[in-house]
Amino acid sequence: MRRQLTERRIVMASHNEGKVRENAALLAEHGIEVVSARALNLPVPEETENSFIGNATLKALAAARASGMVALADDSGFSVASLNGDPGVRTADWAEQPDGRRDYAAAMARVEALAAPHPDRTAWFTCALVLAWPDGHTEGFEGRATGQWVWPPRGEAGFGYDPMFQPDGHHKTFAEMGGEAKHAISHRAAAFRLLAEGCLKG
Ligand SMILES: O=P(O)(O)OP(=O)(O)OP(=O)(O)OC[C@H]1O[C@@H](n2cnc3c(O)ncnc32)[C@H](O)[C@@H]1O
Ligand SMILES: [Mg+2]
Repeated sequence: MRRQLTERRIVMASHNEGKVRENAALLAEHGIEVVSARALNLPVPEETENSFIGNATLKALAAARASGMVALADDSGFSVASLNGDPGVRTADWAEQPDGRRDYAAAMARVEALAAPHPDRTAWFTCALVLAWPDGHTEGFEGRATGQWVWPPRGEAGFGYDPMFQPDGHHKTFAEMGGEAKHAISHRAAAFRLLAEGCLKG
């Protein structure tokens, strides 16, 4: 039995504005409001696990313990089949510059340079969502969106690696589709659907 989420206000344990925006929209459909980790000045935990669920669990527990509220964390990433799933759990690290800022144009170019020699263009996004309660209980869910990596990057909407990902059955990249359309088929929406089935039934 999954623990049910009865709170109507939870912490979003993420410092990525794109992820906070997308998860807040999904939660709003269920009447749940979010407070961001940034608004509460919560620290950014080090992501030491090598799975999406592991890192999402660590981030959700840190936020729940620090805030005393239920927290939702999102650990996600972009994977390329010909690179054995890289960058995967290290997707954010590939964008990190020596000065600590993130450069997604450079990160996407690095993926393209490594993957270009391989004919297989299969790629996917993964999203792990973990709810954590202040008493240490957690519930985790994982979703995927599969497609192809494309080059050059296309589109302005979304965030991160969206301009180089074209989901199966579509001619637009996530960054060309924009919020609503990405929402209908994204890895985050897939994970959220499982979360809603598991923990938002009550
Ligand atoms: O850990 P938090 O604070 O939540 O924020 P983060 O940006 O560091 O998030 P992750 O550690 O989960 O790293 C996820 C990486 O994958 C990218 N990413 C995740 N979901 C994405 C999506 O829907 N579209 C494009 N890129 C995405 C994102 O930009 C990051 O570079
Ligand atoms: Mg992170």
